[in-house]
Amino acid sequence: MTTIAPRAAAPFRNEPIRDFSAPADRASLEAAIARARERLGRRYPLVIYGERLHGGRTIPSVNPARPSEIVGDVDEAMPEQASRALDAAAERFGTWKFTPAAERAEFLFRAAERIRATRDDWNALLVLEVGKPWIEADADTAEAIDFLEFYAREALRLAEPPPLTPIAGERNRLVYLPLGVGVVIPPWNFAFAIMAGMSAAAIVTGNTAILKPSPDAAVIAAHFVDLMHDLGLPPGVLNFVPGDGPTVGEQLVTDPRTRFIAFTGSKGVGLRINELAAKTAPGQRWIKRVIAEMGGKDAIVVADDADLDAAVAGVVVSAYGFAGQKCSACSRAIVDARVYDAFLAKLVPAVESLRVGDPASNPDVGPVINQKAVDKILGYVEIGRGEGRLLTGGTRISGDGFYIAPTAIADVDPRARIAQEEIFGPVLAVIKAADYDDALRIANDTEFGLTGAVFSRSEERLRRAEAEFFVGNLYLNRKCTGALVGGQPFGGFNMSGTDSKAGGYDYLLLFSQGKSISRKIAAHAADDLAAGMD
Ligand SMILES: NC(=O)c1ccc[n+]([C@@H]2O[C@H](COP(=O)([O-])OP(=O)(O)OC[C@H]3O[C@@H](n4cnc5c(N)ncnc54)[C@H](O)[C@@H]3O)[C@@H](O)[C@H]2O)c1
Ligand SMILES: N[C@@H](CCC=O)C(=O)O
Repeated sequence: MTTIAPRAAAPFRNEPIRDFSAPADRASLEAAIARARERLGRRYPLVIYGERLHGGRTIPSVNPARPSEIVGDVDEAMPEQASRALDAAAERFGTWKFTPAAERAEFLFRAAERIRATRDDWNALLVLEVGKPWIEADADTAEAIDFLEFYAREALRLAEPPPLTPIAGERNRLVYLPLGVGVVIPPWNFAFAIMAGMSAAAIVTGNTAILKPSPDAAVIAAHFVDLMHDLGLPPGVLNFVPGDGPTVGEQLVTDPRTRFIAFTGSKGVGLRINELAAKTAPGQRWIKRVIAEMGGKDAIVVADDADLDAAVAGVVVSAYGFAGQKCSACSRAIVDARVYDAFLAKLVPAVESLRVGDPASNPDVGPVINQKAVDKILGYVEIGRGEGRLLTGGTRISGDGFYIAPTAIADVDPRARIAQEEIFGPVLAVIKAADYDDALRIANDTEFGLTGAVFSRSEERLRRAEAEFFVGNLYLNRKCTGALVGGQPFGGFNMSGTDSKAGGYDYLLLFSQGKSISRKIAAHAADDLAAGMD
């Protein structure tokens, strides 16, 4: 195993996000996109115990802006390979669990450094593989760096036993141990940050992991796994096992060697994984732990005393940023009846001014991820036409890519399907509320509880939102997307998941188990201890 000298870490700071107004920043990303295009179509094998292996077939990952462009062909694991990956991870766990936390953290620090130095290349990959406009791509890369830097420091903190209540005649310590072999199942939408963040949290705490990427974002995951191995990560610590969810994913989830599952994705899949993981397989020696971050039906409440320009700007960026494909996206604007018409009058031109196009040329809104998403979103638009008044959008934009016009539907009943079900596309339901009480009631009337925002000039109303708006991430007088690691730990209530607070100070505990160690001490040592000489 590579020996790595640990470092003393400076306090955590968020990585700044670029705005690409500087010509030099624009030129360097354009050059990186051109470089990435030259490497399209490569094959990406599985990685098991550091060994690159071909699977049973390959799954193409395509550019959603130009579906004929294959970003990469990713090998799919065969069942025996997924099983071999579990063996590999279990074998490596035997030594990795004893590797000092400082050494494990060092891999994350070094990965962050390398990503920072090659940031344009990662951004370019996000533009091409998942269709992110530039600022969204850069925010995704910045968040990946933040997760690595933050969890590295958190692992160092967790390695220091916390203070305990003194007990006479005994010396007590609480130490945190890893759990074992984890399966990491990320979504495609934060293709870099969430994939790297969950993987990093799993391994820095001393677990070994199997990363099963989303088929829509597997190339960027393959590059991350390669980077970790280039840095000398021991074989078997992070294994790369791509494949479909219902086959490879379920095999990994149900296997008795799996100790925990770190999942981020839709409500339906999260519940399925939770159910499968709860069933004890023959030979299984533990209760599997499930960390599940799921969907949202996030609302922005616009009170009658709101700054309407700020509210419209907040709603538009939250609803249509990355084509609404964020779990945090605003999919309901709940507007007080007294300002409803004025709000709509400002909303419609703002939505219609959004430039939709190929992310390679940096529009405001890019494509949705695939044909299945197009069909699902347009299906909801059809339902919405019957449930409200189409204000703008509602169509597929002709052309090669998976483009849908930013869509707003007004006069939607709070219980309508488009006001209750996650659409995960550029579709906003606008709901009229009788007053502020009614608006908060409507906002909470969903099975989800992820993000929410309130625009109001009233201190009392903002305080009421703090107390009554039941979401994991609440924002006041700002957009409801873009949580920052460290400052805004992220995760939701109810059907939005287990509120695991990614990027927060409790997160690594989810990947660990506490062990209390008590030693009886001799009388003279106890006296020294009481005198503070331990
Ligand atoms: N709460 C959060 O922090 C958060 C963050 C990002 C995305 N999301 C949610 O993720 C969803 C979008 O991502 P998606 O389309 O990739 O979600 P998804 O649920 O379709 O897939 C997520 C992952 O699960 C895998 N999978 C699918 N079926 C599986 C099965 N039966 N067993 C095991 N694994 C399986 C997929 O291959 C993928 O890797 C949205 O619902 C969004 O709200 C939530
Ligand atoms: N953490 C991101 C959302 C992740 C889900 O897609 C945000 O805060 O906007």
